[in-house]
Amino acid sequence: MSEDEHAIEDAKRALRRRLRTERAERGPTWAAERAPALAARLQELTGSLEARTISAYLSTPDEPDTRAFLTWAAAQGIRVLLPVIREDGLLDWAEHDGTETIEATLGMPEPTADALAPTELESVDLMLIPATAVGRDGSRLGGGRGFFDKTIAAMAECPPVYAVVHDEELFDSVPHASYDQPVDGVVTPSGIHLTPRN
Ligand SMILES: Nc1nc2c(c(=O)[nH]1)N(C=O)[C@@H](CNc1ccc(C(=O)N[C@@H](CCC(=O)O)C(=O)O)cc1)CN2
Ligand SMILES: Nc1ncnc2c1ncn2[C@@H]1O[C@H](COP(=O)(O)OP(=O)(O)OP(=O)(O)O)[C@@H](O)[C@H]1O
Repeated sequence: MSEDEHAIEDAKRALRRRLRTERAERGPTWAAERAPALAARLQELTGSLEARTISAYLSTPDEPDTRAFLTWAAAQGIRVLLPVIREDGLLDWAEHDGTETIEATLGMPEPTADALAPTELESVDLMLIPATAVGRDGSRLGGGRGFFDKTIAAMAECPPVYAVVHDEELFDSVPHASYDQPVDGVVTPSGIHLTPRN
């Protein structure tokens, strides 16, 4: 890693730490209060893209809430794929069937359904991904393990990718390196924000 890359990684770590603390301090009630507005935005986006198969994730209590949206998607017959952490640091994908368990090493909620063939992810019409912070320029700061950067970089064909964050986590730009994958848009409770990639 070059000196510049080290500086970027340091800046990312500092911002990630600050925003994680802020999420923990706001707590789950704060996130739950914003859940209906966020679900409405996610429904609007899914509808506008006429997406029938999507990928999303099961939110933790202090992340922007995806549960209300997932309930709506199931009722609409929209197929949802959810990430399952693999031992090798990559992600598998399993169908959202209402089941969930807490993953042992990183404590993330995950479905219990069997993993699908990795190529199934390429069939989605929209990817909704978690983030710690996002820039209006499309830059994204994730959880710090590169799960989504690696997943997106490995896809032969990539559908529109939207990061989901709290309004307080949307900036002009966030520290990013050459291997960070930019997003097409950002969904917050207040709206759908398109980035210059569109
Ligand atoms: N709800 C949800 N599910 C998800 C994600 C997510 O962000 N949210 N992920 C999105 O990627 C994956 C799990 N990602 C994770 C990324 C980092 C850590 C973690 O424990 N990080 C270290 C700090 C790492 C660092 O800053 O260098 C830590 O908190 O101690 C846990 C899970 C897959 N599932
Ligand atoms: N496209 C990639 N291919 C291989 N390794 C990668 C890729 N992107 C990131 N990594 C590795 O993953 C590590 C974490 O990356 P980074 O800090 O960008 O994660 P993040 O964007 O916060 O996390 P995530 O993508 O899981 O939400 C980096 O040290 C990097 O070496």
